[in-house]
Amino acid sequence: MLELANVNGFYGTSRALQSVDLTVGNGEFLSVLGRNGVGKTTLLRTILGLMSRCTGSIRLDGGEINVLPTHKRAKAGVGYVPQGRGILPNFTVRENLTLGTFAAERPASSIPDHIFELFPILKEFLGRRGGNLSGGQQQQLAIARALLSEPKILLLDEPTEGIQPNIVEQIEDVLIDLNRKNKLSIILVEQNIKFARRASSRFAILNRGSVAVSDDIKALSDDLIHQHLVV
Ligand SMILES: Nc1ncnc2c1ncn2[C@@H]1O[C@H](COP(=O)(O)OP(=O)(O)OP(=O)(O)O)[C@@H](O)[C@H]1O
Repeated sequence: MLELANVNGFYGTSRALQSVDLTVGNGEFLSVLGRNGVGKTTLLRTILGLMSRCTGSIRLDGGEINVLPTHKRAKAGVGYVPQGRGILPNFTVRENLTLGTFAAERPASSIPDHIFELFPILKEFLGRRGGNLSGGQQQQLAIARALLSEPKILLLDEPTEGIQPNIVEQIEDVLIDLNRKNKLSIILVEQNIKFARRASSRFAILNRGSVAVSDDIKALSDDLIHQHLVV
């Protein structure tokens, strides 16, 4: 379980995340929604310890991680798929995947087969440079790399943004399966409400760095969407 209590995140002296309380239970799928610039990416960066300063408590399975540097939060079980994917373009697919294993508490000596069962294209392209993959293939690589860190909770920042529709569906299905079959906890930052509704058990809407609404996904009404999400 991931628990945030009274969390504030700062860029220099500017507070971009304000008094956030959020809980993601084991096996839960939380979608974080909100207009541009409300602090969704900042929330994920704060959980990972990538902000210049962060106050409050962030506990993973009861242990305080807000005192840890980012690489130790990864080893504690926080996986991350950043906006823009963060693939190393000159590294091969195999090398990008191997980097993911280094973030695990007990690094695997080879890439396990279940990764290629989820994303068969990566097996085919193991020797290809990351920069030569399509956007959708890079996103699959970014998710696979994060899974190799053996996360207890996976944070994803707009994984379907700018990707061709047939691959979007594949990525959505993999994430839903990882959550429902493998019981992986997920926090998804998403503009795609249809996907958020299909995949999530809960949602949180951010507004100006604070949680405006947090509820069961069934309570995500058209009124709430108009109030907080439609530009
Ligand atoms: N590196 C930074 N330095 C200073 N301020 C920043 C930085 N990155 C983001 N901000 C500010 O923090 C606030 C929250 O930004 P954030 O990127 O978290 O929003 P977001 O909800 O993820 O937006 P989007 O949907 O556009 O990705 C914004 O006011 C933004 O201008």
